[in-house]
Amino acid sequence: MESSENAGFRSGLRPPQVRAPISSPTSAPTYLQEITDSQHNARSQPTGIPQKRTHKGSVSYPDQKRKTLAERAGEPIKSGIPSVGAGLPRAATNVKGSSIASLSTNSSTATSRYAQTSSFAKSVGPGARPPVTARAPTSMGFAQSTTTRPRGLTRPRPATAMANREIENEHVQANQKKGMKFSSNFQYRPRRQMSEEIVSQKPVASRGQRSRRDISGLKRRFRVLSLDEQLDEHVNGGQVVSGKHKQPPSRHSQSDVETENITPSKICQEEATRRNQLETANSQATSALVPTTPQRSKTFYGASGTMETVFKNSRTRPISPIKSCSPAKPPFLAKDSNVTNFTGWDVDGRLDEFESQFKVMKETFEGTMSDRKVLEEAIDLAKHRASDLERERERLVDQNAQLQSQLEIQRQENFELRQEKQSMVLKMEVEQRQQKNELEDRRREHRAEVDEIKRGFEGEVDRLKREHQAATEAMERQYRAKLAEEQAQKSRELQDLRSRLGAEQQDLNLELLKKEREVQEMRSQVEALKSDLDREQTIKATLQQQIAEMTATNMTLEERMRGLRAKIDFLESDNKQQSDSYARMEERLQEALRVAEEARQKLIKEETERRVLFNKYQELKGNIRVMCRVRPILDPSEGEEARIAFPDTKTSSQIDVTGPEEKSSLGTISRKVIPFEFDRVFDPSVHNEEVFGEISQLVQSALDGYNVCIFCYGQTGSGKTYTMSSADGMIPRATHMIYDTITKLQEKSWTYTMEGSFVEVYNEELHDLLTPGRGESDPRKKLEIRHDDARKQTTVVNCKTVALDSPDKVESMLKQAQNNRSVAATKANERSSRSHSVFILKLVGENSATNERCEGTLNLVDLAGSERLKHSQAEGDRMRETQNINKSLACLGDVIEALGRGSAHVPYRNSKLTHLLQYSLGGNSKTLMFVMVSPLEAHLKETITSLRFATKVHNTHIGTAKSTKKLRADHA
Ligand SMILES: Nc1ncnc2c1ncn2[C@@H]1O[C@H](COP(=O)(O)OP(=O)(O)OP(=O)(O)O)[C@@H](O)[C@H]1O
Repeated sequence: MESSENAGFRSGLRPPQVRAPISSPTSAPTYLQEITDSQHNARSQPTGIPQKRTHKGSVSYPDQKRKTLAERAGEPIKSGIPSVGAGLPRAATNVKGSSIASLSTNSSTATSRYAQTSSFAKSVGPGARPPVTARAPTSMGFAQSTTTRPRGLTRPRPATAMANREIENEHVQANQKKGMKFSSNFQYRPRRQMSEEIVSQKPVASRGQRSRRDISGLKRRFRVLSLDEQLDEHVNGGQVVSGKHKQPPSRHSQSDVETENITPSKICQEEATRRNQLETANSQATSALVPTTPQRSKTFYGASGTMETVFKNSRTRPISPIKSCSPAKPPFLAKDSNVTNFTGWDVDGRLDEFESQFKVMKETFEGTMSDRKVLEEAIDLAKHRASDLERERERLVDQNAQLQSQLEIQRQENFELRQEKQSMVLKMEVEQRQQKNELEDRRREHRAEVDEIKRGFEGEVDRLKREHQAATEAMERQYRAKLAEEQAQKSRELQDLRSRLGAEQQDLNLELLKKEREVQEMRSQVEALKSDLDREQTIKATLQQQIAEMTATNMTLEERMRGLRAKIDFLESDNKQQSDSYARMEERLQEALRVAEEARQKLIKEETERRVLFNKYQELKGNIRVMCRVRPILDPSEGEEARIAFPDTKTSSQIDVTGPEEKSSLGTISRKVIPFEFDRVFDPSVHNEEVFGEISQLVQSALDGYNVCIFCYGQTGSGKTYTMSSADGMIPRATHMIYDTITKLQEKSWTYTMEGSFVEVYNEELHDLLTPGRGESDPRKKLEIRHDDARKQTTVVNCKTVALDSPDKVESMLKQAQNNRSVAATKANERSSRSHSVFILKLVGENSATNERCEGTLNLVDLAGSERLKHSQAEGDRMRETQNINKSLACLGDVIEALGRGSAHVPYRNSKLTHLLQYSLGGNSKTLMFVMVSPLEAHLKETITSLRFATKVHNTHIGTAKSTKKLRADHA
């Protein structure tokens, strides 16, 4: 059918309607839309896929597996690099309008291509050329493309062939820079592009103008296009491209992959594209044939000769379009065509048309020739490139061979090394086995040696054991014998000891019995003495009564004597009667005087016996006695009262002090009651008078020739000074008592002299309180202690002694001493005495009737405060005072303890106080200690300390005191 339609054209040119019928204005929107869609489809490929060639002259390859150099080296050059023969058809294909992208697109893009083709076919039919990506900028197409395509995705088609070539060169160079390899660098400008260039140089006719020309120029256009088709043959090197043989011969020379990708639809598409381009050019050319353009007709006639030749040639071979690609054929102008508005045959117009066509053809031919030259140059370049690549391949083959040989050598070496390694491993295994065997042998040997040594040692151990056992047994026997011997000896000794101990025990028992008897005797003696004392006291009372009676009798006698004298006077007047009466009265008087003398003598004797008995009683009671006195609370502001009780109201010898709070292990707080027992306890209500009543016997002992020491011990402010030196204290009372006693004793022929001195021990130095500062101003007047061992008396050299012959003198002396006494303020007691004051009263009595003489000393000592150093918070001089006070008190305790132990050495000299009181403490002395107690809770600890010290003194037994009463030497 198609062949018959084309048979009328000798040139083989396809009728214009086959290419691309001029679209009617009504179909334009659809057409433009299809172009846009197809372009979108073509551009919808992934960006990763390299863009196929878009410019003519550059070659692209289908996507295929990239091959190594080695692989390529083994391939024929034509498979990777297009040969000259292969490149040309390919170029020809491109010339015909089919882009390499459409030809070489792999199967992955087949769908889009199919869609592109099919969509296009819907609008223009199969064989119609799809719109070119960079189409000439017609007003319509440009406007459409700018609205549907993104800018920059395509570059505008160059206006000239030269420009096109430059762009291609740039493109190739850019690809080479990116490492992309192109099989050829030849630059080829296809004829189609040139025709487009021509078209682009001409003013584009509007769609309306073309529609007017369609009918009048259909035949002429057909012929022009036939000529154009013939030109393709020149360009393609003589290869005929016709509708019947649409498959280009170059396809057979392409690689298998490319061949497979080229489908009839693609060919149709390419052909349609080519035709579309040519149709545009021809339409432009045809427009010149319109009779209204006389200028073009003139030009056409000028070239008619040449044109004719070409025209003839163009008719030699008719070209028929591919049947499947043919669009709907428009009706040809025939004699029976019923065409309205058809203009008649215009020869001039035709000549002009031919002329212009000829010009175009000429230009096209020239362009084609130049393209051919370029292609030939490209072929040459490709050949050179191929030869270069061949050489490169050969070099690579050689290199490959070298590498192969090196690889072989390496393999060989590797194999040898492996062999060597295996041999080494085998060798090592053998050595290891040998070493293991050797080690086993050594172990066996070592075990055998160890066993042998063990056996040897065991034998040796057995031997040593036996020897040791034998030696042990021998030693055991020896020691047993010795032990038996020693046991026998010890038993004998034990027996002796037992017998001796039995004897000693017997002796001791006897002695104990004897002592018990003695104690019994002593007790009975005490009882007897007590009874004697009672008896004596009774006798004394009786005697006193007798004396009173005798005094009364004496009075009576005196009365009678006065009566008798009166009688004598009366008798003198009556001589004889009076003389007799006087003589009787004188006898009675003498008798009365005799009885009175006898009574007096008896009284004196009884008094002497009483003293002896009293002193014996005192000695039995002990020479050191302790009495406790608790002072009252002076003011409620002094503080809380301590819990002090006096449970024994009968004997008044006990005091119970509730101690401070103690926390037990269970956390309970309790307070212990600490009981103390002394010779006498004075509660706060007791006055000095009652206290003195207890000590008056000791004062009497001093009068009897004993050394008596009464001292007050206790903390500061506990009442020592009050007890000892206050106005009604012990010192004044003692002196008053002594005076009274001395006066009374005068009746008994006793005359006493009394001397007093008052000294102070301050910081271990003696000071005379009656002459203060004398020793300090004159060292020669310093007080010194002298002891008279024979008299058992102590004298303080350079100390003022005051003869106390009247009670007033004692009082003045005490005042003076009190003023001179060192009193220093401390935080504990502002009036605290920081020294020990000692009032020394020497009593010397002589009995003119009995020629007896006694010398006694009464020491009344007011000790310094015994508060603790920490509590007093003393500093500097006060601290030194306190240290010396504590030292002297400690020495006093040591002396008493030594006396209690009966120690041969009593440390009197350790302090000035004890040194001064040497003969008043122990030995031939009687000692009374007052422990003074503060009633305040705040002073509780000091109270307990003082009471414990006093208890210690109380438990001390000092030997029997002896009176110094002796007969005077002149009467002895
Ligand atoms: N039994 C008492 N009855 C009334 N007042 C007392 C009694 N005992 C002490 N005082 C008063 O307590 C105060 C302190 O007594 P005192 O000065 O005798 O204490 P002290 O122990 O001698 O002190 P220091 O060691 O400082 O000499 C004095 O004011 C005294 O009058």
